Amino acid sequence: MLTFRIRNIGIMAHIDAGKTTTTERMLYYSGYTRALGDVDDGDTVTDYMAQERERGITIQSAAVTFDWKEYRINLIDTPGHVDFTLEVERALRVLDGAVAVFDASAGVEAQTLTVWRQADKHKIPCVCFLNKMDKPGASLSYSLESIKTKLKANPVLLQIPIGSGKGFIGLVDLITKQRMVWQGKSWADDGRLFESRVLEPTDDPELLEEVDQARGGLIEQVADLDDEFAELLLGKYSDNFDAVPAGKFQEAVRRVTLARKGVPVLCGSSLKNKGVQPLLDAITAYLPAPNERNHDLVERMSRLLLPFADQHVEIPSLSAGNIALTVGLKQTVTGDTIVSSKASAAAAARRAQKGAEEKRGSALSNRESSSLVLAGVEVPDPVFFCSIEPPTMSKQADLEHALNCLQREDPSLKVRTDPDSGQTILCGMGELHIEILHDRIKREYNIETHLGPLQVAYRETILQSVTTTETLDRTLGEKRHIVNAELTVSPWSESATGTSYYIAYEEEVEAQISAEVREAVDSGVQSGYLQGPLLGYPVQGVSTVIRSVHVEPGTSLAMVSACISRCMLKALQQASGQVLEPVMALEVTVGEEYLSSVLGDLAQRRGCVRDIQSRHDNKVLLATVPLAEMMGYSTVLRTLSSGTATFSLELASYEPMNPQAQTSLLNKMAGLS
Ligand SMILES: Nc1nc2c(ncn2[C@@H]2O[C@H](COP(=O)(O)OP(=O)(O)OP(=O)(O)O)[C@@H](O)[C@H]2O)c(=O)[nH]1
Repeated sequence: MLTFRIRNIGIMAHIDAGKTTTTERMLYYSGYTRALGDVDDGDTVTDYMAQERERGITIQSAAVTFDWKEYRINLIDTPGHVDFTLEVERALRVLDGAVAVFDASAGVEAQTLTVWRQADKHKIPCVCFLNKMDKPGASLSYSLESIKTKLKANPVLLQIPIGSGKGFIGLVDLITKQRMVWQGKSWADDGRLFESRVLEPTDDPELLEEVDQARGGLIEQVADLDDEFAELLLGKYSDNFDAVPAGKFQEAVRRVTLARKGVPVLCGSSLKNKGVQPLLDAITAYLPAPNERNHDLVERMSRLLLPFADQHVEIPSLSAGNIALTVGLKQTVTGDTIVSSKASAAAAARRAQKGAEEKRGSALSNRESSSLVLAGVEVPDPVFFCSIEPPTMSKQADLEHALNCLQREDPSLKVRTDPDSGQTILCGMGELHIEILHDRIKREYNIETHLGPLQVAYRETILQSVTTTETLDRTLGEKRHIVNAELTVSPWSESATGTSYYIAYEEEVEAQISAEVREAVDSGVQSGYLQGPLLGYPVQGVSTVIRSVHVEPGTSLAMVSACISRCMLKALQQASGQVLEPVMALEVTVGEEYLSSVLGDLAQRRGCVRDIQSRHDNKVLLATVPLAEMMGYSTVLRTLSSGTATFSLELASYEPMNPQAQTSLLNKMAGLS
């Protein structure tokens, strides 16, 4: 397969926008599947993990490969649930382009914003698909507006729908003026065959007028964004813009898309089998081939497999720009980049560095240049944790093995041992994340585990400056270790630096101590930050100034660290501790009739309503709520709204708890209430 005929494409969306349904239709029309999968029946190809089938959601990014016309499309389905943003990030970094699927009756929803930002970060050209055009509330203009205002993107509308709501039957392509109509007369009609012909003067005059206007607008918009197209119009076609050849028009839209000056917008209804084939055409026409993006690393592996959801086909070789799987890697974890040799990696880094320096006009630092080749995956901090226990101690080793394997696959899962109880602790992104891990340990590793209660990952900070001293004088065997230290801890505004804490030395101390002692002091301060004085949660928003350090000859560096961390603990204990709690941004979409009960419930959860917007018949409630109050929210919301409301939750910030809530938390933790 020639590289320029390959498309490595991600498909991303808000939960329930219809990503899986759209992917299934693509597979069907390309001839890879012989029956239409249905998410509601739990038999789709991409949602292959058992839990996904049961819960009707997408967790792991499944890759599927299929051919469309003369193109090979490698498609990665990314999950929409907010607990799994790491999966999305992992998928996005190997992609050359993406399709964002929207529910045309809802426009841009919260989770799409997060994924869109990630795509932006990786500079991935996108195409938007306004799905669910068959819904009565579907609105093209509303969706376009929300792409502009919420995503801050420039929508380039390439089609207009024929009919609306239940009467939606097809599309007119504004570039070619092709009129495509899917009859969809019966349930058995799979949409494979549809009528496609150029618009004629005898067609509905209203439609003709609408197409003329929209096409004129599109020509002007593209000319504004692409100089080459503007020159073409002003030269050869200045008398009649409308006569510009479709091929030239398409090339211009492609340049605009690749330069990310605009996003092509298409519409359809995957469920009703309308508009998916033109979407596939748009993927091949407007999104980049691998050689047009910057991933030109060559791979050689012992066993290569072509993914087709949960089935894999072994292949002998792979050319650059394709996506495949390899098995048996022992050291590699998610987020690593594998290259054929160190030399090629170095050459790629040099090329990337040179390019970046030319662009910037100055040299890059070592740190900047080492991060150039492939952007790493950003792992968000886990907000929930709980203990996990095997059924019997004899299974502990098996459980550790299972957790090791799961962690390599999913860096957003963190596992640690509680220093006091010796228990194994799972830290994850959300209730559902932890529940699914629990399930996978049972199904894939055959271990029935017991989970402790789910707990919120709090943080701690201080409200006052305190200076303390500490002396460590200990004899171990023949050796006497003596350290004296003085330091000051103070509240620190982290927003200025982007780091959560700060260490400084007084000038005299800096001049006096050796590099090794300094390292030992730093590590003592850092270990002091790991466990706050109130509840033992990590400390943030604190600066430490080292005022003096005296180390007697013969004292080991470990003793220096120990003395400093004891001094830190003492200082933090005296500095008026404050618990910080994770506060989430919540978006609830709910029918007006249920709004008051949802609001009433939120008030009891210490929620703070920021805005209530109208979206067709629904209200969209934007609020911030402490994570601790959100346990089991999905069940409660379902009950309050008779199953009609949807919500999304994203970490907004860590905020100080009010004194009353903090006291009751401290009492609860101490077992007093
Ligand atoms: N009316 C209408 N419903 C649709 C359309 N496409 C999908 N749906 C329905 O919307 C729901 C969600 O579809 P999915 O394809 O599972 O959505 P998804 O975005 O993959 O969801 P996650 O996997 O959970 O992220 C299902 O009940 C579909 O039947 C459409 O074009 N029109």
